[in-house]
Amino acid sequence: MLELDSLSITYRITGGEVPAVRGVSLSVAAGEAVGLAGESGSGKSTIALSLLRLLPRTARLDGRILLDGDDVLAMKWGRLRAVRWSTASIVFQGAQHGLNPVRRVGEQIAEPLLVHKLASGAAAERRVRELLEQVGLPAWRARSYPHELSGGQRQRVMIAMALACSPRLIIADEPTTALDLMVQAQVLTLIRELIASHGISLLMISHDLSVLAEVCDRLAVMYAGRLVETGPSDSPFEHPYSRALSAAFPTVGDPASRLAPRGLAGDPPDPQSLPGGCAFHPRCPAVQETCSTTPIDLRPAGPDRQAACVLVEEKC
Ligand SMILES: Nc1ncnc2c1ncn2[C@@H]1O[C@H](COP(=O)(O)OP(=O)(O)OP(=O)(O)O)[C@@H](O)[C@H]1O
Repeated sequence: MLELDSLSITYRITGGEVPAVRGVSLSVAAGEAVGLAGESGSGKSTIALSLLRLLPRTARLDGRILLDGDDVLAMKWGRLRAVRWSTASIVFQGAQHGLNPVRRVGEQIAEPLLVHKLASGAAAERRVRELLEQVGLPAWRARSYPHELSGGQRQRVMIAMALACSPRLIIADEPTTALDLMVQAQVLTLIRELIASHGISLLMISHDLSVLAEVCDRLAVMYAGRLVETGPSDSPFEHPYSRALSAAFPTVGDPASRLAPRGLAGDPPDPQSLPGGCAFHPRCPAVQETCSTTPIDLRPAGPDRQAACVLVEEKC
């Protein structure tokens, strides 16, 4: 459904460049849910925005993005407009900011239907009511303004909007970050049920691996613009960064889970002055002599798992 092939994205800024994404290859099969994790600044949102060409003009992209076999970077404007919402749609970070405060939510959910000429008038109203019910809101909420809804309800509206044109892929960028833990768990359950019942593919982005593991079949972990690990969500991580990241969050909905006694020390590197070798080596609890000099690519690290770490090489 989605294939990223050696995708690199660099932002031009005054007096320099920011290499935000460096050679990422990743795929999402039809009906599959893939989670993309990493700390703030690792390049996750840059990837999300690139998938439907929503990046600013200062971004330079290399590599390929194939959406259902179509090369997104080569698409003409008309084709791109047709693909947005109908083949793939995005649920953005922070529901509060995604909705127009002066329009009723029903009108906003109907907008993609009208733009894509899929329904209008009474048929569009019927579809809006159906979508609201699918995301667990009563149909009369179509007449509400965003400020009359809670954060969780607004995020449900965003999900209804993303579903409106029956897309085959949903890209969800931190869909639950602004919500409290209980509402977060409800919205995650809703996403999981909707994608399973509609056979939709999902690329879900979060800094919180426990959130992704709730919903996704496969997880990919980014550090400083590169993928450091990919693998099934039900088998343990091999890369020291993925392990540290997963230990940094308690499990959603499991009050018995505890944070690791030692979090991940240090800060992610500035993309403009990345450390040599493996970019994670200055923070790595298992750092080896060669890590500061030898760059390392993804390599087999178990059944259907790849990790970019010398320790994995020693294990294999
Ligand atoms: N428009 C831009 N111009 C210049 N640099 C940018 C721009 N947008 C993002 N960046 C830089 O690109 C890098 C990746 O940012 P990005 O927002 O993709 O990371 P992220 O993993 O999504 O972080 P977060 O979880 O905080 O949203 C960061 O160093 C960021 O400062």
